[in-house]
Order: sequence, then structure tokens, then C-alpha cells
Amino acid sequence: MRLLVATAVPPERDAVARAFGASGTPEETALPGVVLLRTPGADVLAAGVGPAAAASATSAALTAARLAGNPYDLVVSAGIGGGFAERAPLGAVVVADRIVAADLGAETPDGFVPVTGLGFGTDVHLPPAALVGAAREAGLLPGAVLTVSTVTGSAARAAELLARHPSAVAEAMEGFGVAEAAAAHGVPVLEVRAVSNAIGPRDRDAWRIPAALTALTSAFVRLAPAEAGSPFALARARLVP
Ligand SMILES: O=C(O)c1cccc(C(=O)CC[C@H]2O[C@@H](n3cnc4c(=O)[nH]cnc43)[C@H](O)[C@@H]2O)c1
Repeated sequence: MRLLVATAVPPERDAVARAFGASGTPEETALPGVVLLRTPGADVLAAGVGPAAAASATSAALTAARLAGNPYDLVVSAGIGGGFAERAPLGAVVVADRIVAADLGAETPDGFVPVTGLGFGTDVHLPPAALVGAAREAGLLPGAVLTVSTVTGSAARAAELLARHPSAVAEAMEGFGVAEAAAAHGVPVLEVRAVSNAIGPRDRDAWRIPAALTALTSAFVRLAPAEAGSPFALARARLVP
């Protein structure tokens, strides 16, 4: 199973790498357009914050692997995220059954129109149901995960997003970019987010980042061991003939 995990910042990257047995300072490999941390179970990258950086670095990694004759089987967008209150509490880990570009579109006098309503592209990617099911069995909470370029900072904006996406459990800033890159390469995608903060009025002091990073490591320990019966291995058996 060749697994690529795309995070935003180095603490998230290292939290994922720990689950794959990386300790100390794992070796970094610089490729054109991306730096990879190679661990025994996955290649992990820190792309920077936002969907553009995520898409760029993920695409660079996918291209390099394909050209080397060793393509990835699965790409996972991972990190911390905001959780919608009463759905995804602090410390919960969610898995996206829909990866949604929640603010890609146009504002009109009648409200937000998604990019698809303008006649362009797509605004949602669907991770394979088998993989979402395997993650649910491993204790992750499934639901739509919204990709936003601006962190939600008010109750009104949180309510607006929930009205448009009733199944949303969380928001973050990279998933859709990672998913666009994966789709362009024909590779399945998943998004995993550990909830560090509640979505709503901004209160940075209330973010629980260390606890979320610990929960992220623990979720990957459950998802990704090398044994044949692990969720990722089972998913690979279902996804890759
Ligand atoms: O300061 C630190 O130690 C630290 C460690 C790990 C991560 C961070 C970040 O600031 C990560 C930014 C990253 O987090 C996602 N995120 C988290 N909460 C939200 C949210 O409520 N709305 C949108 N995105 C959120 C996002 O994907 C950022 O890239 C700091």
C-alpha cells in the first residue's frame, strides 16, 4: 500500500509520522515542488496552509511518484480542524464522506452560488465509501468536511455554512485542494481531521491543539498498521484490484 498523507504544517506532519513509526528527526526528501518525510508506512508532507498550497504540493508528490514508477494508492488530507458544535466535539476525529469547497463560488444579492452553479468544475469530491466505512469502524466520525479559505469566526457564518451543508461535521483549509490533485491523478482520497476548536466566534485561546494532535496520531495508529486486517489495508484490497 503506497500512502501519501498531506498536512498543512510541520506539527501536523510529525503527529501523523509518529503513527507510522517515525521517531526523532525522520529524513526529509526534497523533490521538485515538495518535501516528503518518508516513514516506514507512508510519505507525509507539510504543504502550508490553504487549498492552493495543498494542491500544489500534493500534485508534485503524485507526479514524482508516478514518474518514478511507484505511484501512490491513496492520498489522505489530514490535520486539525474546527468542529461544528454538538456534532464533532474537541478531540473527536472526523472522516470526510464529502470533501466540499464551501466558499468557492460567487456571492450574489440572493446568496452564495457554488462554482458549479456558475457552470464551472466541481465543488465536492467523494472519498470511497469502503474507506469511509473502514474509518468509521476504527472510531472516526463520518460527515461532510468543508474546505474554507477563511476560518469561520462568527456564529452567523457557522449557521450559514450548516444551512448550506446540513451533514457537515467540520471545516479545515486544505481538503479540497488535496482532493483536486488526487482526482487529477486518478487516485482515491480521504480526509481525516482531529477537532482542535469549535466553529463559531473566534477564540484562539480556546483551541486545544496538542490534544488534537495526540488524537490525530492515535487515529492513524488505528487506521494504518501494516497488518492485512487494518482499515487501510482492507480498503486497498477493495479499491485496488
Ligand atoms: O500553533 C501550533 O502549534 C499549531 C500546530 C498545529 C497546527 C496549527 C495550525 O494553526 C494549523 C492550521 C490548520 O488548521 C486547520 N484548522 C484548524 N481549525 C480550523 C477552523 O476552525 N477552520 C478552518 N481551518 C482550521 C486548517 O486546515 C489550517 O491549515 C498550529
